[in-house]
Amino acid sequence: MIRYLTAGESHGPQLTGIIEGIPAGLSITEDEIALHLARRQKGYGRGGRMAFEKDRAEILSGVRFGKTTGAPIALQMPNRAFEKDDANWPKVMNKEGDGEDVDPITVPRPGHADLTGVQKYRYDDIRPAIERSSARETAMRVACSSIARKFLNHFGIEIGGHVTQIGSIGYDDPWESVRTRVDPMLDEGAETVFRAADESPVRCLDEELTQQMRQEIIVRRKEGSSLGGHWEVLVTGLPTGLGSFVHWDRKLDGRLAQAVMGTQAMKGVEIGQGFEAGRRHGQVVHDEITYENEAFSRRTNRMGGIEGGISTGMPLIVRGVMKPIPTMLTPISTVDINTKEEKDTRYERSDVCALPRAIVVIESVIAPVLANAFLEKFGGDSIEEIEERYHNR
Ligand SMILES: Cc1cc2nc3c(=O)[nH]c(=O)nc-3n(C[C@H](O)[C@H](O)[C@H](O)COP(=O)(O)O)c2cc1C
Ligand SMILES: C=C(O[C@@H]1CC(C(=O)O)=C[C@@H](OP(=O)(O)O)[C@H]1O)C(=O)O
Repeated sequence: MIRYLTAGESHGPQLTGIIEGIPAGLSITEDEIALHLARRQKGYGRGGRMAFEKDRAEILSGVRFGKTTGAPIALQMPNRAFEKDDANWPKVMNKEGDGEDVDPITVPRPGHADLTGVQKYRYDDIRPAIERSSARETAMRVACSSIARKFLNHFGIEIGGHVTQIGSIGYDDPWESVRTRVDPMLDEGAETVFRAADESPVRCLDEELTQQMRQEIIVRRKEGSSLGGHWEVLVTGLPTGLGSFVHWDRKLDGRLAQAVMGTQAMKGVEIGQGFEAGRRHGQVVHDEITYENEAFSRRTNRMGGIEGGISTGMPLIVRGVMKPIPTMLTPISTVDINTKEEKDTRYERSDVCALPRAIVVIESVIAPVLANAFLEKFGGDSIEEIEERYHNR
């Protein structure tokens, strides 16, 4: 079973990760991991920090001569902010001392983890809540997951995602016409571009944001506000039979939802037609079954590739919603945790809209879930052993 842990604060010296359970014999390089890290740093609406961080994870263990050994893989990645910024982070994040000479943050931002963090951990300074809840941590999640993703790629499974809505600006997208079949086209290494069966492009990342979406980000930035939106992630090449209906925690859809909802700022997730299915009636929701070329298939893919908690072999469609970024230049009302006085929120450097780069995080966090479901079905300790089982299935 693949599991991973991350450690590190947003403005501490580094992020650390350990991913365990990757079979032996998978080829992986730091450059391959760096491709996804670089994608996570792009994105229209990003804040100042992404311009100077140059995320690259160093592999410290578990890989020899470019191949995994089956041992835990340890990764580390420095935070450039630690050294670079004028905020004197080594002093603010010091492991020792009593913090007397560091001003506490006492004004919580609604929507962030500031107040809940203080209430839960009895902090008298919001700083530690900011540090660990920050989506900076997703850099290490992406690094660890890139290895699980490489494992999936080895078996022809591709993951790609795109923005479908920024704020109120969305695509007019009657998706059932375009998601029955999607073909991954590998473009420059790790970047997967999908094309739907009707040849319409499945837009990938910020290059593909419409002019109206960009305009919406410009307008909200000028207002000192922020934005979230809707996204869609597609996975092709999944075999049938991943996940199970026999117990709640084995259902593939439930496991995917946990991974998505465990990601900062995500407020909802759906598989396939999702919420829309509740507004329609059964005759126009369920996917008719066909049998062609000695294989079962579906005429449509409104269930998004999962029935009974098990993959159907159709493209997996996971969709979700990211809330607007909590930190905003124009203040809203809050309360000082010490004085209990009403205050305006404080501002610190922030993304205005992080959805294009959050999609890379979603693509990543679902990879270990799918890799685990794959290993449960075709498991083995080495790529060679799994290949034998997979090809004899
Ligand atoms: C890629 C990414 C970037 C983010 N950037 C910011 C940011 O710059 N400023 C901010 O206030 N929140 C940002 N967030 C959202 C906060 O991390 C998140 O709202 C906070 O941790 C509270 O957790 P919750 O939204 O899951 O309740 C970002 C989230 C993601 C996924
Ligand atoms: C650092 C990252 O994103 C950060 C996520 C984040 C938050 O509150 O979640 C707040 C900002 O941190 P800072 O104030 O240091 O710029 C973002 O830049 C990253 O994605 O690597």
